[in-house]
Amino acid sequence: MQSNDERAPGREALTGARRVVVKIGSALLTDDGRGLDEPAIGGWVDQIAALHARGIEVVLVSSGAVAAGMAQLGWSVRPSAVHELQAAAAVGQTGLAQCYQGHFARHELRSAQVLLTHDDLSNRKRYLNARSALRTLVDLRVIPVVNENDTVVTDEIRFGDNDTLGALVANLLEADALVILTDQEGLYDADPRHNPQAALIPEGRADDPRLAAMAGGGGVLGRGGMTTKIRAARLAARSGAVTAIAGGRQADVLTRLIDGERLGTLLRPEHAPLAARKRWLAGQLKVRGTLTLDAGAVSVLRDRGSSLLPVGVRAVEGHFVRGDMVVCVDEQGERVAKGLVNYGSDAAARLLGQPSHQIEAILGYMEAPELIHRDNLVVL
Ligand SMILES: Nc1ncnc2c1ncn2[C@@H]1O[C@H](COP(=O)(O)OP(=O)(O)O)[C@@H](O)[C@H]1O
Ligand SMILES: N[C@@H](CCC(=O)OP(=O)(O)O)C(=O)O
Repeated sequence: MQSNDERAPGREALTGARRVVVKIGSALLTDDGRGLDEPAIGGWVDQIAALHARGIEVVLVSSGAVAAGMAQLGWSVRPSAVHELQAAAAVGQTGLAQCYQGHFARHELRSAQVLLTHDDLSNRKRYLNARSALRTLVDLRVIPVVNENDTVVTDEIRFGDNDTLGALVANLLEADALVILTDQEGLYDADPRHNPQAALIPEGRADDPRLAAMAGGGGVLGRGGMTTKIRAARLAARSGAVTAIAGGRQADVLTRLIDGERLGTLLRPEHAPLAARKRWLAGQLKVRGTLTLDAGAVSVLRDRGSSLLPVGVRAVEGHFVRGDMVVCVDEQGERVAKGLVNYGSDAAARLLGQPSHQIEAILGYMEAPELIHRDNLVVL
Protein backbone atom coordinates (compact mmCIF):
# COMPACT_ATOMS: atom_id res chain seq x y z
CA MET A 1 0.00 0.00 0.00
CA GLN A 2 1.22 3.46 -0.82
CA SER A 3 1.46 6.43 1.45
CA ASN A 4 -0.80 9.40 0.73
CA ASP A 5 2.09 11.33 -0.80
CA GLU A 6 2.59 8.73 -3.48
CA ARG A 7 -1.02 8.83 -4.58
CA ALA A 8 -1.42 10.13 -8.08
CA PRO A 9 -3.46 13.33 -8.42
CA GLY A 10 -6.89 12.93 -10.01
CA ARG A 11 -7.26 9.46 -8.57
CA GLU A 12 -9.33 10.56 -5.55
CA ALA A 13 -12.47 9.26 -7.20
CA LEU A 14 -11.01 5.78 -6.86
CA THR A 15 -9.49 6.17 -3.40
CA GLY A 16 -12.78 7.48 -2.05
CA ALA A 17 -15.00 4.94 -3.85
CA ARG A 18 -17.60 3.24 -1.67
CA ARG A 19 -19.26 1.17 -4.40
CA VAL A 20 -17.29 -0.28 -7.28
CA VAL A 21 -18.30 -2.35 -10.30
CA VAL A 22 -15.43 -4.60 -11.41
CA LYS A 23 -15.62 -6.06 -14.91
CA ILE A 24 -13.35 -8.96 -15.81
CA GLY A 25 -13.22 -9.75 -19.52
CA SER A 26 -13.00 -12.97 -21.49
CA ALA A 27 -9.47 -12.14 -22.60
CA LEU A 28 -8.34 -12.49 -18.98
CA LEU A 29 -10.65 -15.08 -17.52
CA THR A 30 -9.97 -17.79 -19.98
CA ASP A 31 -6.69 -19.59 -20.07
CA ASP A 32 -6.02 -18.72 -23.72
CA GLY A 33 -9.48 -19.95 -24.53
CA ARG A 34 -8.93 -23.27 -22.74
CA GLY A 35 -11.56 -23.03 -20.04
CA LEU A 36 -11.39 -20.79 -16.99
CA ASP A 37 -8.12 -19.63 -15.49
CA GLU A 38 -9.08 -20.72 -11.98
CA PRO A 39 -5.92 -19.61 -10.13
CA ALA A 40 -6.26 -16.13 -11.68
CA ILE A 41 -9.92 -15.99 -10.67
CA GLY A 42 -8.86 -16.93 -7.14
CA GLY A 43 -6.44 -13.98 -7.15
CA TRP A 44 -9.11 -11.44 -8.16
CA VAL A 45 -11.50 -12.87 -5.60
CA ASP A 46 -8.80 -12.39 -2.91
CA GLN A 47 -8.51 -8.73 -3.91
CA ILE A 48 -12.27 -8.22 -3.96
CA ALA A 49 -12.47 -9.81 -0.52
CA ALA A 50 -9.80 -7.38 0.70
CA LEU A 51 -11.83 -4.42 -0.62
CA HIS A 52 -14.97 -5.85 0.90
CA ALA A 53 -13.22 -6.11 4.26
CA ARG A 54 -12.54 -2.36 4.02
CA GLY A 55 -16.29 -1.76 3.67
CA ILE A 56 -16.22 -1.16 -0.10
CA GLU A 57 -19.20 -2.66 -1.90
CA VAL A 58 -18.14 -4.61 -4.97
CA VAL A 59 -20.33 -5.86 -7.79
CA LEU A 60 -18.57 -8.11 -10.24
CA VAL A 61 -19.42 -8.32 -13.93
CA SER A 62 -17.76 -11.43 -15.22
CA SER A 63 -17.47 -12.82 -18.72
CA GLY A 64 -16.27 -16.34 -19.37
CA ALA A 65 -19.42 -18.42 -19.78
CA VAL A 66 -18.97 -19.14 -23.48
CA ALA A 67 -15.27 -19.91 -23.15
CA ALA A 68 -15.83 -22.18 -20.15
CA GLY A 69 -18.67 -23.97 -21.96
CA MET A 70 -16.56 -24.45 -25.08
CA ALA A 71 -13.86 -26.14 -23.01
CA GLN A 72 -16.40 -28.40 -21.33
CA LEU A 73 -17.96 -29.34 -24.66
CA GLY A 74 -14.53 -29.93 -26.22
CA TRP A 75 -14.98 -27.19 -28.84
CA SER A 76 -11.73 -25.52 -29.86
CA VAL A 77 -13.21 -22.88 -32.16
CA ARG A 78 -15.71 -20.28 -30.94
CA PRO A 79 -18.96 -20.99 -32.79
CA SER A 80 -20.60 -18.23 -34.75
CA ALA A 81 -24.15 -19.63 -34.68
CA VAL A 82 -26.17 -17.97 -31.93
CA HIS A 83 -27.78 -21.22 -30.77
CA GLU A 84 -24.34 -22.80 -30.30
CA LEU A 85 -23.05 -19.80 -28.37
CA GLN A 86 -26.16 -20.02 -26.22
CA ALA A 87 -25.58 -23.71 -25.57
CA ALA A 88 -21.94 -23.08 -24.67
CA ALA A 89 -22.93 -20.25 -22.32
CA ALA A 90 -25.56 -22.45 -20.65
CA VAL A 91 -22.97 -25.15 -19.98
CA GLY A 92 -20.22 -22.73 -18.97
CA GLN A 93 -22.18 -20.34 -16.76
CA THR A 94 -22.70 -22.98 -14.06
CA GLY A 95 -18.95 -23.66 -13.90
CA LEU A 96 -18.25 -19.93 -13.79
CA ALA A 97 -20.67 -19.32 -10.93
CA GLN A 98 -19.34 -22.34 -9.02
CA CYS A 99 -15.78 -21.19 -9.46
CA TYR A 100 -16.57 -17.79 -7.93
CA GLN A 101 -18.66 -19.31 -5.19
CA GLY A 102 -15.81 -21.63 -4.16
CA HIS A 103 -13.26 -18.82 -4.06
CA PHE A 104 -15.51 -16.38 -2.20
CA ALA A 105 -16.31 -19.13 0.31
CA ARG A 106 -12.59 -19.28 1.20
CA HIS A 107 -13.13 -15.75 2.55
CA GLU A 108 -16.46 -16.69 4.15
CA LEU A 109 -18.22 -14.50 1.61
CA ARG A 110 -21.31 -15.36 -0.38
CA SER A 111 -21.69 -14.66 -4.06
CA ALA A 112 -24.86 -14.61 -6.17
CA GLN A 113 -25.40 -15.19 -9.87
CA VAL A 114 -27.30 -12.40 -11.65
CA LEU A 115 -27.99 -12.86 -15.36
CA LEU A 116 -29.35 -9.79 -17.11
CA THR A 117 -30.71 -9.02 -20.56
CA HIS A 118 -31.07 -5.75 -22.38
CA ASP A 119 -34.78 -5.62 -21.52
CA ASP A 120 -34.01 -5.82 -17.81
CA LEU A 121 -32.19 -2.52 -18.08
CA SER A 122 -34.21 -0.69 -20.72
CA ASN A 123 -37.73 -1.37 -19.46
CA ARG A 124 -38.49 1.04 -16.60
CA LYS A 125 -40.22 -1.43 -14.36
CA ARG A 126 -37.66 -4.17 -14.83
CA TYR A 127 -34.90 -1.61 -14.37
CA LEU A 128 -36.18 -0.79 -10.91
CA ASN A 129 -36.64 -4.46 -10.10
CA ALA A 130 -33.10 -5.33 -11.17
CA ARG A 131 -31.92 -2.34 -9.19
CA SER A 132 -33.65 -3.30 -5.98
CA ALA A 133 -32.58 -6.96 -6.26
CA LEU A 134 -28.94 -5.94 -6.74
CA ARG A 135 -29.14 -3.37 -3.96
CA THR A 136 -30.59 -5.95 -1.63
CA LEU A 137 -27.74 -8.35 -2.39
CA VAL A 138 -25.20 -5.61 -1.77
CA ASP A 139 -26.92 -4.66 1.50
CA LEU A 140 -26.74 -8.30 2.54
CA ARG A 141 -22.97 -8.09 1.96
CA VAL A 142 -23.26 -10.65 -0.86
CA ILE A 143 -21.07 -10.20 -3.97
CA PRO A 144 -23.30 -10.22 -7.07
CA VAL A 145 -21.60 -11.86 -10.05
CA VAL A 146 -23.33 -10.45 -13.12
CA ASN A 147 -23.22 -11.68 -16.70
CA GLU A 148 -25.41 -11.31 -19.74
CA ASN A 149 -28.09 -13.99 -19.90
CA ASP A 150 -26.57 -15.32 -23.12
CA THR A 151 -28.83 -18.37 -23.29
CA VAL A 152 -32.02 -16.37 -23.87
CA VAL A 153 -30.85 -13.36 -25.84
CA THR A 154 -30.98 -13.02 -29.59
CA ASP A 155 -28.48 -11.15 -31.72
CA GLU A 156 -30.68 -8.08 -31.98
CA ILE A 157 -30.99 -7.54 -28.25
CA ARG A 158 -27.64 -8.66 -26.91
CA PHE A 159 -25.10 -6.38 -25.26
CA GLY A 160 -22.51 -8.73 -26.73
CA ASP A 161 -19.64 -7.27 -24.81
CA ASN A 162 -19.62 -7.04 -21.06
CA ASP A 163 -18.06 -3.56 -21.00
CA THR A 164 -21.45 -2.07 -21.86
CA LEU A 165 -23.17 -4.29 -19.31
CA GLY A 166 -20.64 -3.20 -16.65
CA ALA A 167 -21.36 0.47 -17.38
CA LEU A 168 -25.12 -0.03 -17.21
CA VAL A 169 -24.74 -1.85 -13.89
CA ALA A 170 -22.65 1.10 -12.66
CA ASN A 171 -25.53 3.42 -13.72
CA LEU A 172 -28.09 1.13 -12.12
CA LEU A 173 -26.33 1.13 -8.75
CA GLU A 174 -24.92 4.66 -8.93
CA ALA A 175 -21.48 3.16 -8.39
CA ASP A 176 -18.58 5.52 -7.80
CA ALA A 177 -16.26 3.63 -10.09
CA LEU A 178 -16.19 1.08 -12.89
CA VAL A 179 -12.96 -0.90 -13.04
CA ILE A 180 -12.43 -2.77 -16.31
CA LEU A 181 -9.75 -5.43 -16.07
CA THR A 182 -8.37 -6.65 -19.37
CA ASP A 183 -5.28 -8.20 -20.98
CA GLN A 184 -3.57 -4.85 -21.72
CA GLU A 185 -2.26 -2.43 -19.09
CA GLY A 186 -4.85 0.16 -20.10
CA LEU A 187 -5.77 2.30 -23.08
CA TYR A 188 -2.86 3.02 -25.43
CA ASP A 189 -2.74 5.64 -28.15
CA ALA A 190 -2.83 2.75 -30.65
CA ASP A 191 -3.58 -0.98 -30.38
CA PRO A 192 -0.39 -2.40 -28.78
CA ARG A 193 -1.03 -5.74 -30.49
CA HIS A 194 -0.27 -4.09 -33.80
CA ASN A 195 1.92 -1.16 -32.77
CA PRO A 196 4.81 -1.83 -30.38
CA GLN A 197 5.47 1.93 -30.04
CA ALA A 198 2.01 2.52 -28.57
CA ALA A 199 2.04 4.61 -25.36
CA LEU A 200 -0.23 4.18 -22.35
CA ILE A 201 -2.69 7.00 -21.66
CA PRO A 202 -2.74 7.44 -17.87
CA GLU A 203 -5.71 9.83 -17.66
CA GLY A 204 -8.39 11.46 -19.71
CA ARG A 205 -11.96 12.60 -19.89
CA ALA A 206 -14.50 9.91 -20.68
CA ASP A 207 -16.18 12.13 -23.28
CA ASP A 208 -12.96 13.11 -25.10
CA PRO A 209 -13.72 12.39 -28.79
CA ARG A 210 -10.00 11.73 -29.49
CA LEU A 211 -10.13 8.50 -27.47
CA ALA A 212 -12.35 6.66 -29.91
CA ALA A 213 -9.81 7.19 -32.69
CA MET A 214 -7.15 5.39 -30.63
CA ALA A 215 -9.25 2.38 -29.79
CA GLY A 216 -9.28 -0.79 -31.83
CA GLY A 217 -11.37 -3.91 -31.68
CA GLY A 218 -10.94 -6.94 -29.45
CA GLY A 219 -8.77 -10.03 -29.60
CA VAL A 220 -9.81 -13.57 -30.48
CA LEU A 221 -11.28 -14.21 -27.05
CA GLY A 222 -12.72 -10.84 -26.07
CA ARG A 223 -15.53 -9.10 -27.89
CA GLY A 224 -15.33 -5.36 -28.08
CA GLY A 225 -11.69 -4.38 -27.55
CA MET A 226 -11.04 -0.81 -26.41
CA THR A 227 -13.87 0.63 -28.48
CA THR A 228 -16.50 -0.79 -26.13
CA LYS A 229 -14.40 0.10 -23.06
CA ILE A 230 -14.33 3.77 -24.02
CA ARG A 231 -18.04 3.72 -24.76
CA ALA A 232 -18.55 2.07 -21.37
CA ALA A 233 -16.56 4.86 -19.70
CA ARG A 234 -18.83 7.41 -21.37
CA LEU A 235 -21.94 5.55 -20.26
CA ALA A 236 -20.63 5.16 -16.70
CA ALA A 237 -19.83 8.90 -16.62
CA ARG A 238 -23.53 9.71 -17.18
CA SER A 239 -24.22 8.64 -13.63
CA GLY A 240 -20.99 10.17 -12.34
CA ALA A 241 -18.80 7.05 -12.18
CA VAL A 242 -15.11 7.24 -12.96
CA THR A 243 -13.73 4.38 -15.10
CA ALA A 244 -10.36 2.69 -14.72
CA ILE A 245 -9.08 0.36 -17.43
CA ALA A 246 -6.17 -1.74 -16.19
CA GLY A 247 -4.23 -4.93 -16.73
CA GLY A 248 -5.80 -7.72 -14.71
CA ARG A 249 -2.61 -9.77 -14.53
CA GLN A 250 -0.68 -7.20 -12.51
CA ALA A 251 -0.29 -8.24 -8.89
CA ASP A 252 -2.93 -6.74 -6.58
CA VAL A 253 -4.23 -4.51 -9.36
CA LEU A 254 -7.61 -3.85 -7.74
CA THR A 255 -6.35 -2.97 -4.30
CA ARG A 256 -3.53 -0.86 -5.77
CA LEU A 257 -5.97 1.08 -7.93
CA ILE A 258 -8.23 1.75 -4.97
CA ASP A 259 -5.15 2.85 -3.00
CA GLY A 260 -4.64 5.53 -5.65
CA GLU A 261 -1.67 4.06 -7.48
CA ARG A 262 -1.18 5.35 -10.99
CA LEU A 263 -1.99 2.16 -12.87
CA GLY A 264 -3.81 1.80 -16.16
CA THR A 265 -6.03 4.51 -17.63
CA LEU A 266 -8.42 6.65 -15.62
CA LEU A 267 -11.36 8.20 -17.49
CA ARG A 268 -13.20 10.87 -15.54
CA PRO A 269 -16.78 12.13 -15.96
CA GLU A 270 -17.22 15.68 -17.18
CA HIS A 271 -19.37 16.69 -14.22
CA ALA A 272 -18.97 15.97 -10.52
CA PRO A 273 -20.50 12.56 -9.70
CA LEU A 274 -23.69 13.63 -7.94
CA ALA A 275 -24.40 16.42 -10.40
CA ALA A 276 -23.85 14.02 -13.30
CA ARG A 277 -26.24 11.47 -11.85
CA LYS A 278 -28.98 13.98 -11.17
CA ARG A 279 -28.64 15.41 -14.67
CA TRP A 280 -28.90 11.92 -16.06
CA LEU A 281 -32.02 11.24 -14.01
CA ALA A 282 -33.59 14.58 -14.82
CA GLY A 283 -33.11 14.04 -18.53
CA GLN A 284 -34.29 10.47 -18.49
CA LEU A 285 -37.96 9.83 -18.59
CA LYS A 286 -41.29 11.26 -19.51
CA VAL A 287 -43.39 12.51 -16.60
CA ARG A 288 -46.46 10.30 -16.09
CA GLY A 289 -48.11 11.80 -13.04
CA THR A 290 -48.15 14.39 -10.27
CA LEU A 291 -47.85 14.06 -6.51
CA THR A 292 -48.96 16.96 -4.33
CA LEU A 293 -46.82 17.25 -1.20
CA ASP A 294 -47.61 18.85 2.14
CA ALA A 295 -45.39 21.65 3.45
CA GLY A 296 -43.36 19.29 5.67
CA ALA A 297 -42.47 16.99 2.78
CA VAL A 298 -41.53 19.96 0.60
CA SER A 299 -39.15 21.24 3.21
CA VAL A 300 -37.40 17.88 3.89
CA LEU A 301 -36.95 17.28 0.18
CA ARG A 302 -35.54 20.76 -0.40
CA ASP A 303 -33.53 21.27 2.76
CA ARG A 304 -32.43 17.82 3.76
CA GLY A 305 -32.34 15.88 0.48
CA SER A 306 -34.60 13.23 2.07
CA SER A 307 -36.60 10.52 0.32
CA LEU A 308 -40.30 11.14 -0.24
CA LEU A 309 -42.45 9.09 2.13
CA PRO A 310 -46.17 8.48 1.54
CA VAL A 311 -46.97 10.31 4.78
CA GLY A 312 -46.12 13.64 3.13
CA VAL A 313 -48.25 13.19 0.01
CA ARG A 314 -51.77 14.70 -0.18
CA ALA A 315 -52.90 13.91 -3.72
CA VAL A 316 -52.04 11.74 -6.72
CA GLU A 317 -52.87 12.55 -10.33
CA GLY A 318 -52.26 10.68 -13.57
CA HIS A 319 -51.81 7.05 -14.38
CA PHE A 320 -48.38 5.67 -13.70
CA VAL A 321 -46.70 2.39 -12.80
CA ARG A 322 -43.78 1.59 -10.55
CA GLY A 323 -40.63 3.02 -12.09
CA ASP A 324 -42.32 5.89 -13.91
CA MET A 325 -41.18 9.47 -13.56
CA VAL A 326 -43.56 11.71 -11.65
CA VAL A 327 -43.39 15.38 -10.75
CA CYS A 328 -43.86 16.53 -7.15
CA VAL A 329 -45.61 19.86 -6.55
CA ASP A 330 -46.43 21.85 -3.43
CA GLU A 331 -49.98 22.73 -2.42
CA GLN A 332 -49.86 25.84 -4.59
CA GLY A 333 -48.97 23.70 -7.63
CA GLU A 334 -45.32 24.88 -7.69
CA ARG A 335 -42.89 22.21 -8.99
CA VAL A 336 -40.60 20.90 -6.26
CA ALA A 337 -38.95 17.72 -7.56
CA LYS A 338 -39.03 14.93 -10.12
CA GLY A 339 -38.36 11.30 -9.44
CA LEU A 340 -38.91 7.62 -10.14
CA VAL A 341 -41.80 6.34 -8.13
CA ASN A 342 -41.74 3.02 -6.26
CA TYR A 343 -45.51 2.45 -6.46
CA GLY A 344 -48.05 2.72 -9.28
CA SER A 345 -50.79 5.39 -9.12
CA ASP A 346 -53.46 3.08 -7.68
CA ALA A 347 -51.22 1.90 -4.87
CA ALA A 348 -49.88 5.43 -4.28
CA ALA A 349 -53.45 6.77 -3.92
CA ARG A 350 -54.11 4.23 -1.17
CA LEU A 351 -50.95 5.23 0.69
CA LEU A 352 -51.65 8.97 0.86
CA GLY A 353 -50.77 10.41 4.27
CA GLN A 354 -49.92 6.97 5.67
CA PRO A 355 -46.82 6.11 7.70
CA SER A 356 -44.50 3.67 5.93
CA HIS A 357 -44.93 0.93 8.52
CA GLN A 358 -48.56 0.67 7.39
CA ILE A 359 -47.71 0.01 3.73
CA GLU A 360 -47.75 -3.74 4.00
CA ALA A 361 -51.04 -3.78 5.93
CA ILE A 362 -52.68 -1.49 3.35
CA LEU A 363 -51.39 -3.05 0.13
CA GLY A 364 -50.58 -6.59 1.25
CA TYR A 365 -46.95 -6.11 0.15
CA MET A 366 -44.19 -3.58 0.47
CA GLU A 367 -41.85 -2.62 -2.38
CA ALA A 368 -40.02 0.02 -0.37
CA PRO A 369 -40.74 2.28 2.63
CA GLU A 370 -40.43 5.41 0.49
CA LEU A 371 -42.60 6.54 -2.41
CA ILE A 372 -39.52 7.96 -4.13
CA HIS A 373 -36.05 7.13 -2.89
CA ARG A 374 -33.76 10.15 -2.62
CA ASP A 375 -31.29 8.58 -5.07
CA ASN A 376 -34.09 8.62 -7.65
CA LEU A 377 -35.18 12.16 -6.88
CA VAL A 378 -34.07 15.46 -8.38
CA VAL A 379 -35.06 18.63 -6.57
CA LEU A 380 -35.96 21.29 -9.15
N1 LIG B 1 -5.81 1.55 -28.13
C1 LIG B 1 -5.79 0.35 -27.54
N2 LIG B 1 -5.18 0.18 -26.34
C2 LIG B 1 -5.15 -1.02 -25.73
N3 LIG B 1 -5.71 -2.14 -26.27
C3 LIG B 1 -6.34 -2.05 -27.45
C4 LIG B 1 -6.41 -0.81 -28.15
N4 LIG B 1 -7.11 -0.99 -29.28
C5 LIG B 1 -7.47 -2.29 -29.31
N5 LIG B 1 -7.01 -2.95 -28.22
C6 LIG B 1 -7.21 -4.37 -27.97
O1 LIG B 1 -8.25 -4.58 -27.05
C7 LIG B 1 -8.04 -5.88 -26.46
C8 LIG B 1 -8.84 -6.00 -25.18
O2 LIG B 1 -10.20 -6.07 -25.48
P1 LIG B 1 -10.97 -7.48 -25.55
O3 LIG B 1 -10.19 -8.45 -26.39
O4 LIG B 1 -12.37 -7.20 -25.93
O5 LIG B 1 -10.84 -7.98 -24.06
P2 LIG B 1 -11.86 -8.19 -22.86
O6 LIG B 1 -12.32 -9.58 -22.98
O7 LIG B 1 -11.00 -7.97 -21.65
O8 LIG B 1 -12.96 -7.21 -22.97
C9 LIG B 1 -6.54 -5.93 -26.26
O9 LIG B 1 -6.06 -7.22 -26.30
C10 LIG B 1 -5.99 -5.02 -27.35
O10 LIG B 1 -5.33 -5.76 -28.35
N1 LIG C 1 -21.42 -13.05 -21.84
C1 LIG C 1 -20.23 -13.55 -22.51
C2 LIG C 1 -19.13 -12.55 -22.46
C3 LIG C 1 -19.10 -11.56 -23.57
C4 LIG C 1 -17.65 -11.08 -23.70
O1 LIG C 1 -16.75 -11.84 -24.07
O2 LIG C 1 -17.42 -9.81 -23.32
P1 LIG C 1 -15.98 -9.13 -23.06
O3 LIG C 1 -15.35 -9.81 -21.93
O4 LIG C 1 -16.36 -7.73 -22.77
O5 LIG C 1 -15.14 -9.21 -24.28
C5 LIG C 1 -19.71 -14.80 -21.79
O6 LIG C 1 -19.87 -14.93 -20.58
O7 LIG C 1 -19.08 -15.63 -22.46
